Amino acid sequence: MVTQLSHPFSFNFQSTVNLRTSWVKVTAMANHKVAHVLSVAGSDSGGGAGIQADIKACASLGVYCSTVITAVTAQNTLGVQGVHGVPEDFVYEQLKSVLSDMHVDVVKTGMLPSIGVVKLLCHSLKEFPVQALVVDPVMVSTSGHILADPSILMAFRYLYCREELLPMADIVTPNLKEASALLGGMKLVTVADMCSAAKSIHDLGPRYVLVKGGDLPAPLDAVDIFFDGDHCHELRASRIQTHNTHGTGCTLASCIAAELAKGSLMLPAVQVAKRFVETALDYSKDIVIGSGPQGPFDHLFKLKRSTYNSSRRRGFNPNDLLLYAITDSGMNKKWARSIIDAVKASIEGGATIIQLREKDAETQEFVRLAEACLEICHSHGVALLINDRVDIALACDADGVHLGQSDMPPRVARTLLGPGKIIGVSCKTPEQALQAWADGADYIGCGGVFPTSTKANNLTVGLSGLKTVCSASKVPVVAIGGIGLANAHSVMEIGEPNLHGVAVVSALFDRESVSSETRKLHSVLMDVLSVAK
Ligand SMILES: Nc1ncnc2c1ncn2[C@@H]1O[C@H](COP(=O)(O)OP(=O)(O)OP(=O)(O)O)[C@@H](O)[C@H]1O
Ligand SMILES: Cc1ncc(CO)c(N)n1
Ligand SMILES: [Mg+2]
Repeated sequence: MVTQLSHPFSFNFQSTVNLRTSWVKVTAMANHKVAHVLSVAGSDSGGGAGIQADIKACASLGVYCSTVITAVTAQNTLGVQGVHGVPEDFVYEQLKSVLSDMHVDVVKTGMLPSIGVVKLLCHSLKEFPVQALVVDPVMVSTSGHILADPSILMAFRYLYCREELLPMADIVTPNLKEASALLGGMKLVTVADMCSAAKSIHDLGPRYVLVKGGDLPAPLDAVDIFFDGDHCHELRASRIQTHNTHGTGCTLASCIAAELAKGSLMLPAVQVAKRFVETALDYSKDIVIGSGPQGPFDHLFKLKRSTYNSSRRRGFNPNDLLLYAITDSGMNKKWARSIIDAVKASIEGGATIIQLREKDAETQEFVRLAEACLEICHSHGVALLINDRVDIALACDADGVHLGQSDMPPRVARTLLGPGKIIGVSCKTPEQALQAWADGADYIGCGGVFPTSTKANNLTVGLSGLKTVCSASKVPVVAIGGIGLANAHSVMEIGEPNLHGVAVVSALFDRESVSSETRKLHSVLMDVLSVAK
């Protein structure tokens, strides 16, 4: 209860403090910090959303998850049959137990069933500040069930959420109905409406806003709008055709929290989270749990990766070409980092697809490297392509290959790899682009656009050559060659809808900090995309 706020901690709590003293010694010796998210949310008896989703999502991303349970719901794939709020003073008891003892990096909130709980949470966060607060303003589930006391819908708008919780939040993640409720019933139908809603919600105080478009009409992509205070970014994922979408919102918010706890910046955290949801939905699109209209999905698909093979791989998404990172062992050696660390850092910075380009590696070493990189890429839902070597791609079950004009013909590679793998081909002319399409390529790389040190004596095509190839190509194009922070916008602004991104080597890997260079380039690309809209 609220009155307990001014009381000293309870007896139980005192004994925890004593226990803690001896633990400090133990942990000081071990000194191994664990990224930690505290989920303050409701329990879903069906196991697909709420606390259960949060634990699975965090665990999947390698982050520890503690829990404060605010309500117990009786729900299944048919809907919500009942909600039983945990007494407020016991919610507070749980908050104190966790926050006073454990080092929590990020708090993620889901179902907050009463104003009293919101107040206690805000009070606890002031007493025990954390690095970031992710607020999923759970009010109405995708299935349309109300998950908050009707009074809290008002409160969210006018009282604590507005005046306290939202201003404390680093990000708030409403779905369409919740965004509408936060704004007093504003109608949200189009992506443009989502953008203006995100801006209005930003005025309520959170640092970032993500309006989720899971409920947009079915033929549309799953588009979310991310507002950073200046720009609206459109985050797109292909819409997976499935009924198993129960708990997508809880999962998304938990993944954002988990990535923030690992030290990520906000936009890359949201992108990793979105990709995780998309990959999990794709993996689980045909599973059957329960008889109702909306089933849960499998968060732990990574544990079963061997069965998540090419036939179940999600289709090639041209948006993945946005920030295409190509490794170079020479450069990474120069900066004293392993290829694996380089790949990790580029994904952390926002790389959307990775190509392993190892011109000098022995085959055995290349297979090992590819397997290790694949593990990292897949744990972030990022595809990994192998340059030139179809045999390596087959050996490690990579997502595909990138072929030059003098490598294995794409048609042969397609026969060997099957329909589920990605094939990219380097092209300089419209004729080569059309041939690549006819041979079964998924995308082409066009360049060198500008001169580059990674390919001496490479004929450059310039922006005009790029334009010509883009307009002739029947498959998506990624530009390559001498592209970096200074010129990426001029490449992306050539006005060709078929151009989906830039492929870079030196701009990321011949730099001291791969993650921060990737982040900077990513933000340039996002800016271009938001202006282009
Ligand atoms: N069929 C789908 N395919 C791909 N992505 C999807 C699909 N459905 C939802 N998403 C994505 O899942 C994330 C969660 O969005 P959604 O709008 O479903 O949240 P929500 O309504 O809060 O979910 P919940 O049912 O957990 O409350 C968003 O990034 C959204 O774009
Ligand atoms: C407990 C709980 N929290 C959140 C949601 C939103 O999906 C749900 N259905 N159940
Ligand atoms: Mg939700």
